[in-house]
Amino acid sequence: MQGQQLSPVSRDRLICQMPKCYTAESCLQYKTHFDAQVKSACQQRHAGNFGLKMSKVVMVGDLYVGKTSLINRFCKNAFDRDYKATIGVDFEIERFEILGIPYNLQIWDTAGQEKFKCIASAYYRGAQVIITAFDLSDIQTLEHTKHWLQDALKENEPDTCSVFLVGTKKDTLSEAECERTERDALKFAVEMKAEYWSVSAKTASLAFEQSMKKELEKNGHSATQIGAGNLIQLEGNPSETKENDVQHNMNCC
Ligand SMILES: Nc1nc2c(ncn2[C@@H]2O[C@H](COP(=O)(O)OP(=O)(O)OP(=O)(O)O)[C@@H](O)[C@H]2O)c(=O)[nH]1
Ligand SMILES: [Mg+2]
Repeated sequence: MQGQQLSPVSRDRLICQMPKCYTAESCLQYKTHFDAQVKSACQQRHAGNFGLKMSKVVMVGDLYVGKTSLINRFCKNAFDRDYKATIGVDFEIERFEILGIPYNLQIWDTAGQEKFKCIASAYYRGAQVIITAFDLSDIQTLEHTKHWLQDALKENEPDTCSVFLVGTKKDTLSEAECERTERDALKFAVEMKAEYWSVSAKTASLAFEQSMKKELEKNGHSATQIGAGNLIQLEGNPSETKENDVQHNMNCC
């Protein structure tokens, strides 16, 4: 349908290979390529018309750890140093293209404040990806991630969610401090069966982006089996907010 034509996805939302993981110690998969069957299924569907596919990502974690900031960096390439608590939930949709197949990622940003937990938890259901975020400079927030994960998993069928553990605000720590916390976090990640990433929304959001791409791929992978494609697209506005980092390099780590 002509009227439904969308702008092409931006280059960084085109995925043809499995993105790398942050560390081999806590990685959900080690493949570097999509398997041949998946590729061929996607190629065959290239020409065909099929419904829009979408996967759901839910971001959970304590208040103030930087969930909204990561999403804003990822979706809008923007960072705001002022704290505006999320009230209940919020969401963004990002368009991708994985192996030539369009794919939307629905990213749910939930409130960390206790008083909003009831509202937010109503949105956990149907998540293909759960991202549990903690502040690398506040060890308590790491300890709380297990509870957040439990709550989110409770609302979903067993073994249907890919889990990520993401340490935030990496820019606020020295390298030595960061390494120390990462060692603890990796233990948590293994117990949680999560893939681990350390990132900063302020200075380098790219690790997060890589992590999201990875989820996409995972989703794309299962989606191809049921007849989907996947990709996220940033509507390409490298926008600024209070703080507009020039750092567009993606190697935050
Ligand atoms: N230095 C630094 N500050 C950050 C980073 N990420 C977030 N912040 C700051 O941390 C504060 C909280 O960030 P939010 O993203 O609003 O936190 P949240 O987890 O969404 O909080 P709730 O919505 O209440 O659950 C804000 O003042 C952000 O500017 C980061 O990577 N580095
Ligand atoms: Mg928030």
